[in-house]
Amino acid sequence: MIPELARPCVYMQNSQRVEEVIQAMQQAGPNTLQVISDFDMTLTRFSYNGKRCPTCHNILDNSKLISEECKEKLKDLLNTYYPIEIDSGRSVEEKLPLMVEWWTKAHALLVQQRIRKDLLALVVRESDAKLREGYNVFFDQLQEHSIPLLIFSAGIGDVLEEVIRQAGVFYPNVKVFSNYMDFDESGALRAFKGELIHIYNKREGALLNSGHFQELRARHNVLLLGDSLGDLTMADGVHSTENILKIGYLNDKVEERREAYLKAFDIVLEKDETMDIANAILLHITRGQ
Ligand SMILES: Nc1ccn([C@@H]2O[C@H](COP(=O)(O)O)[C@@H](O)[C@H]2O)c(=O)n1
Repeated sequence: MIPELARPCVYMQNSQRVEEVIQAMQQAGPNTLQVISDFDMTLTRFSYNGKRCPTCHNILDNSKLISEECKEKLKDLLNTYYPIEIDSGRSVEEKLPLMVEWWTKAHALLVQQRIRKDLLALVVRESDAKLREGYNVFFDQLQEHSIPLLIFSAGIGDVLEEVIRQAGVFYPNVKVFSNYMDFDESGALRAFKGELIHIYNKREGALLNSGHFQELRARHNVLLLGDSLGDLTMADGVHSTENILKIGYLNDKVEERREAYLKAFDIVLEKDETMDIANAILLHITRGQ
């Protein structure tokens, strides 16, 4: 039906269900659709020319805004906790307190550095962060058809916004739920605002932001994109979902995690650095409108 779904990077446990959901979404039309996407390693690339690309946190960690001593500490945290994040041998219950520990320690270190708001644009520009190939088609299609895009990220909202602003795709139909920085009157980071969002509490984050989903209550069809099993709960605030299609990017520890991803996501994309599959599905849904 959609030729891109036959690509070797695409895995589906139940391709017939995928076809049926896409068909139902096409029949209902773009006015009934909303898109909910994770950011780091979902809208952004996991690697480029064989080198890992940074997350929102890493953009700051690797920047000139951070002292050498603090960089070492942040690197130690990454080396300790990232392997836990992607460890398929541990349960979510076991990982959750450790993820809270990671985010909390990292944010405390970033606050100690008194990062300046007016330098964020510069460090994003100087970073190796890259949106996935075809990102412009993705954002443009959604904008053209007035389909709301919620970017739901456990990264850093101020950095994320700067990435999409610099890419020229921070359109009015894009809304962001994330961890935002709180700056003092001199423009130096003094804290993070509100409840912490980490990879395993997106359900709570969604329920806290019920106003957003209330505004979109006529949009019962959801296209969800993520790279972590924690991303599956991003749509938990949506009002009476009719059809949901979950696309999961499996970037790392592919063999170990394939089975769990296939059970959880309708479409699993292995080592795919593009937005081609989401773009093809969106084109199909919006075609003829
Ligand atoms: N100190 C930290 C904490 C988390 N990360 C990574 O950020 C990712 C979360 O962002 P999403 O947009 O994917 O929700 C998460 O996968 C962590 O690996 C980090 O780099 N540094």
